[in-house]
Amino acid sequence: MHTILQEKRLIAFDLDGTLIDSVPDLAVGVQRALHDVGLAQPSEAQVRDWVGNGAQVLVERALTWALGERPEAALQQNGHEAFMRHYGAAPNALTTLYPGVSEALHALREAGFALALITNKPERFIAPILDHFGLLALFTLTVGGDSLSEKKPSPVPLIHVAQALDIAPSASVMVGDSRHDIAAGKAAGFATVALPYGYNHGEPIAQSQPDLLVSSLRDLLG
Ligand SMILES: O=C(O)COP(=O)(O)O
Ligand SMILES: [Mg+2]
Repeated sequence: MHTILQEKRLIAFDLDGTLIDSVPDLAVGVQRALHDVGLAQPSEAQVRDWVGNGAQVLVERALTWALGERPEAALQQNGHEAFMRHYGAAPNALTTLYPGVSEALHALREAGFALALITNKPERFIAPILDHFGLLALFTLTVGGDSLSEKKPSPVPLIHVAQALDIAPSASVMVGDSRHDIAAGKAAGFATVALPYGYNHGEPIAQSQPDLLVSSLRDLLG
């Protein structure tokens, strides 16, 4: 095992951009939602830079791009409902696991770590996606962006998970692809591990100064 895991008991993983490359399906959901409300549709590359703060903010960023100004509440609500319907209908059509993810999760679970999933994605999508990839049973606890009063970069979901599993933050690690994961991890008192291949609003994740930057989850196995 990598030395950062010494004395650790809990490893919390981000989902989008860390375990799964979900932007192709998220982009289709956003494009169909904007089509439904009669607006121009963004490219997949644009959607990639908007992912990270949950579904409401994703839809708001897309509507703001298409309108040239922030959407009114009714349009935001219609756009969000359309996105949830379209994305929910096919969350696994184009989504893939990143290399080494399944191998690393199984090995870490086997080694006795408690594994948790802490995503800003709405809760209802978590189980269908993890189940599709055969990973659901590996996680002791999963938390979505709408599960609690606050989402990442707030430390609230991380502290919630550590408390629920009765594991100290100092014995916990947050693994993610975006500045929101690293900020939440630092604020919660977790060690932080970053992956460079995901979605970080077009910025290098090294700027967030994680404790460790690895190129694949396999690197955690040492
Ligand atoms: O849904 C998002 O905006 C990002 O989800 P994540 O927290 O799993 O990266
Ligand atoms: Mg992410």
